[in-house]
Amino acid sequence: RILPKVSAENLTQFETLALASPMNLADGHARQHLTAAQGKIVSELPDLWAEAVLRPVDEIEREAAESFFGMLGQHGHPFAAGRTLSCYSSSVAMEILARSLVTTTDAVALIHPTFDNIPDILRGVGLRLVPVEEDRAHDEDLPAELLEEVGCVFITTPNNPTGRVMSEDRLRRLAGQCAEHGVVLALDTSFRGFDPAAQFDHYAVLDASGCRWVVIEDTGKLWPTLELKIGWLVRSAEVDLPIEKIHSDILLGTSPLVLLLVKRFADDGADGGLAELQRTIADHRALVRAALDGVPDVSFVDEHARVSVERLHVGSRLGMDVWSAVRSRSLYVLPCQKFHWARPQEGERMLRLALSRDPSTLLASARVLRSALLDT
Ligand SMILES: N=C(N)NC[C@@H](O)CC(=O)C(=O)O
Repeated sequence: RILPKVSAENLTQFETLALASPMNLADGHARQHLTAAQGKIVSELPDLWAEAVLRPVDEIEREAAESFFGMLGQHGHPFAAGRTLSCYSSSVAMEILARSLVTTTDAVALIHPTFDNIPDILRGVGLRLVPVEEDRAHDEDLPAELLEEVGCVFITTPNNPTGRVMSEDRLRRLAGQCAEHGVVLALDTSFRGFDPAAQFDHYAVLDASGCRWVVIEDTGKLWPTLELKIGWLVRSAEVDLPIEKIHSDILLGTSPLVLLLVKRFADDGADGGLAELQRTIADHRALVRAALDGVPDVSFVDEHARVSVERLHVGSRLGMDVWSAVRSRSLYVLPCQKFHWARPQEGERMLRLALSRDPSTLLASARVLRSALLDT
């Protein structure tokens, strides 16, 4: 098939190209089939609607937060203190954080690589970015001169696309450094539900350090709820950022129906659904790896990843050549250059595959990918 030349400026525009395809392994959104328990919740939507009409929205919002954070092992959270705000998506939360940060600093130290809408949103409000290599962020203290130069350290954990999780001890040490320098520590934990290693009480560690902190949580990556989701914007008591004011500039509140849906899916998650999802993603990861077994000059970069995406190194091939070859057969994957937002060439021989898809799509997609890799 002869297709028009692609001019995607960011990863999300690559993902948009894939939306109409039956073999869309591009975006990290949940597109697998509903489980039986989730299907039952969906069949009760008219009752959820009636409940959402009847009950006070702040009550529903609190219950949704309790259920979602409880499912993640985040039993302490500052909803009652008014420091847990719900947003239409985690990217809306990100925009609010960015607008808040630029009132107090002109530079942010940001993990590299990571999903490009994070640097794009931060740069979009005029912030200067200093890349912090993922290995550096995980393995050693940040240099004091860096912490003197920026007003915020921003870490995605588990990281996207690598799946690397910041451990409790490492988070404690980093938060201690941020406290020492009066620097905001911001976390994007959107992929947290997939990895038990990311389900310790982050807020307790952050509070104990005394640092100023903000965390962005996302319900949208876990469940196939047709983009009905909540981004949570959580902050420390003395964060000294106009988050509440800017949140109110952007929205009055999120839908009580969506909050009820999140509460019900999270209750099912806590009742075995999250463990089931983790097993499903592990099965999907094994399925894709097995389907590409024996293909020369490829490797799976992140051996221990538990998140719902998988990075494939395509050896001496260029990722975009493979991307075009499979696209001509209606399969979409995600080229990795733009995750490397400071040095794109580092990602030019890697592709990211989405795993939150039903097994038949994954199998058909892996076969097309295998055949294209054998031809290139
Ligand atoms: N606001 C944006 N650009 N949303 C896309 C983002 O959710 C996709 C993503 O995070 C992933 O594919 O890993």
